[in-house]
Amino acid sequence: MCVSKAGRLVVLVSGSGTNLQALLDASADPSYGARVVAVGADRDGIEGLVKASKAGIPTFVEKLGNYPTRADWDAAIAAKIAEYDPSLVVSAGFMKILGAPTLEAFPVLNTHPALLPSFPGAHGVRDALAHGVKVTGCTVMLADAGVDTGPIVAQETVPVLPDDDEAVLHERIKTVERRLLVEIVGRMVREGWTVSGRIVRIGNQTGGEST
Ligand SMILES: Nc1nc2c(c(=O)[nH]1)N[C@@H](CN(C=O)c1ccc(C(=O)N[C@@H](CCC(=O)O)C(=O)O)cc1)CN2
Ligand SMILES: NCC(=O)N[C@@H]1O[C@H](COP(=O)([O-])[O-])[C@@H](O)[C@H]1O
Repeated sequence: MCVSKAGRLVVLVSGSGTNLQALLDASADPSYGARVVAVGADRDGIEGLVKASKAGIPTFVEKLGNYPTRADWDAAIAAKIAEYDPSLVVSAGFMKILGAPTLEAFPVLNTHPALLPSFPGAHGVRDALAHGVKVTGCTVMLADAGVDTGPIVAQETVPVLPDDDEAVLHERIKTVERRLLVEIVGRMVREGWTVSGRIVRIGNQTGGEST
């Protein structure tokens, strides 16, 4: 199946890869308009890489510790992503902050398990639970140089229940998150998007365009 550059996704993972699997499942339908052309990680031995391999998707691992500086890793992962010529990079549980070489070369869509700007960072679910919120959720946003500070594309709320622990709450969030990410990625690839300041609009465009 020939997919235009517009439909080429590189997905970055660091864990179980259930968001990745949702994208793989969705892209099996040609009408989705996108396919995963590669899966990258910052560590070995994770289920996300197993999921990719089982689907016959090329994988790569770029470990920070293999490089003398963070800047060297930033350059290396950007170069590896570029080998697959994506139109969109999707960070789905990827636990490293991407540097300028990647951000300047590709649009990067990130999914976060909290309602940004609340509870950014590597532990959004834990931090929201500890704060005692009654409603949390998930956020799909375009990554910028900050930590979860980029323009928000979509959000959806998830209730916090009295006996929730981090794992239970995170699984409830992930159920919503997987559906939202699949919807947003498909719409952005098929319809394009614009970014004006902090406002992202999907549709009426032929590709990712900033104004
Ligand atoms: N340039 C950006 N890169 C990434 C973003 C982003 O907003 N801008 N989001 C992250 C995903 N993420 C939250 O959604 C997130 C992941 C990891 C961290 C973090 O503190 N990472 C540490 C290392 C942690 C570890 O190795 O376990 C680090 O990068 O030094 C914060 C937020 C994806 N990339
Ligand atoms: N701050 C980054 C972060 O917490 N990301 C979160 O990691 C999980 C990965 O699940 P998955 O590997 O099963 O898709 C997802 O819930 C994602 O939002």
